[in-house]
Amino acid sequence: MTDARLIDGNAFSARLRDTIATHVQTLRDEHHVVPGLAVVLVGEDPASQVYVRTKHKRTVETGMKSFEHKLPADTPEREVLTLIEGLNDDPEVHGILVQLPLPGHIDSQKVIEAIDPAKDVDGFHPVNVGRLSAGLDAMVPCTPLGSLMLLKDVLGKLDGLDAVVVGRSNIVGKPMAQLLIKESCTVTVAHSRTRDLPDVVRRADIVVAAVGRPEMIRGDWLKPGCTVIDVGINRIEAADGTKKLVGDVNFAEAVKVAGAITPVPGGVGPMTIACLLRNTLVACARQHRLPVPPV
Ligand SMILES: NC(=O)C1=CN([C@@H]2O[C@H](COP(=O)(O)OP(=O)(O)OC[C@H]3O[C@@H](n4cnc5c(N)ncnc54)[C@H](OP(=O)(O)O)[C@@H]3O)[C@@H](O)[C@H]2O)C=CC1
Ligand SMILES: Nc1nc(=O)c2c([nH]1)NC[C@@H]1CN(c3ccc(C(=O)N[C@@H](CCC(=O)O)C(=O)O)cc3)C=[N+]21
Ligand SMILES: [Mg+2]
Repeated sequence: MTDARLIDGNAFSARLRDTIATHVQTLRDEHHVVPGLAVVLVGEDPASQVYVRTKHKRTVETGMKSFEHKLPADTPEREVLTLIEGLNDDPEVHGILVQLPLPGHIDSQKVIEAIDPAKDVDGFHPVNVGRLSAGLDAMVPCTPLGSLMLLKDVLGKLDGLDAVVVGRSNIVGKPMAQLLIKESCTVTVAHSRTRDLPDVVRRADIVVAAVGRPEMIRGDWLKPGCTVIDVGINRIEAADGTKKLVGDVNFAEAVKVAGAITPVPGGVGPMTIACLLRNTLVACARQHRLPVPPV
């Protein structure tokens, strides 16, 4: 059998960012409005710093304003909440992202709930979570949204397909399941207590892996020809001692069985950032009561 088709998240996200940049230009030229994204980073987690740097670069490239707030790891919770209140009231800021995880002394849920739902470009606020699950217009979490865009690009209509989401986090697994239900897939959500996970995954036409365990999903767990979206980002040490990035799927095995698969890196990761910019553009248009661009 021929190897799986590679789903190129770098190329897809580059085209999406181009489209977004065009709409940003129009907002600026015709309405004198520039979308602004504020990113709050508490502490110095090296992985988070990489993401925040990439987000800043992409935001500026797209023609938006980027506001970075880097706070020391021991910043009191109340100071983070005060910062968010200021960003909620700032007319130049249309989107707010608080990088997770937060240091242990800060209650993440409290921080998420302090964000104005209209500016919640991560889609983590309970108002947006509820709206998504009720099938209403909502800010949709970036990683599931980007994953869905890739799936639709590869498969076209998804209705009737069997989808298995491995992972039930609020950030990826649960909102991914909501989006797939909306697309009329038959959705199974698996997690650490699932019995016979390989058998569950074998039923799937669509596998979304969001586990955080390097290369856990093996080639012989996959139905031949299925589509695999690997959300996992795991930094591991290779046999020769160098560090490398791998997903939650054993790519070398899976590529022999699947019909299409996202690589890591270059799959879902860049889509997450492009969708963050997309959500910021949409939030900006809504806040200014302008037509929402079709992205
Ligand atoms: N590409 C991107 O843009 C992004 C990538 N990620 C990556 O995606 C992965 C998942 O992230 P996130 O959802 O935040 O992770 P969490 O740790 O919050 O959730 C992991 C989920 O996987 C489940 N799980 C853990 N071990 C197993 C197992 N052995 N078998 C079956 N299920 C298991 C857990 O089950 P239980 O609930 O029972 O504990 C949990 O539901 C990580 O690698 C992360 O780095 C995350 C966000 C964005
Ligand atoms: N409030 C919040 N929102 C998030 O969306 C959020 C977060 N917190 N905390 C951390 C996770 C993780 N995440 C990634 C974003 C981009 C890449 C990405 O661009 N990855 C590149 C490679 C990056 C590299 O080389 O390290 C790729 O896969 O090709 C990865 C992971 C967003 N997250
Ligand atoms: Mg915490």
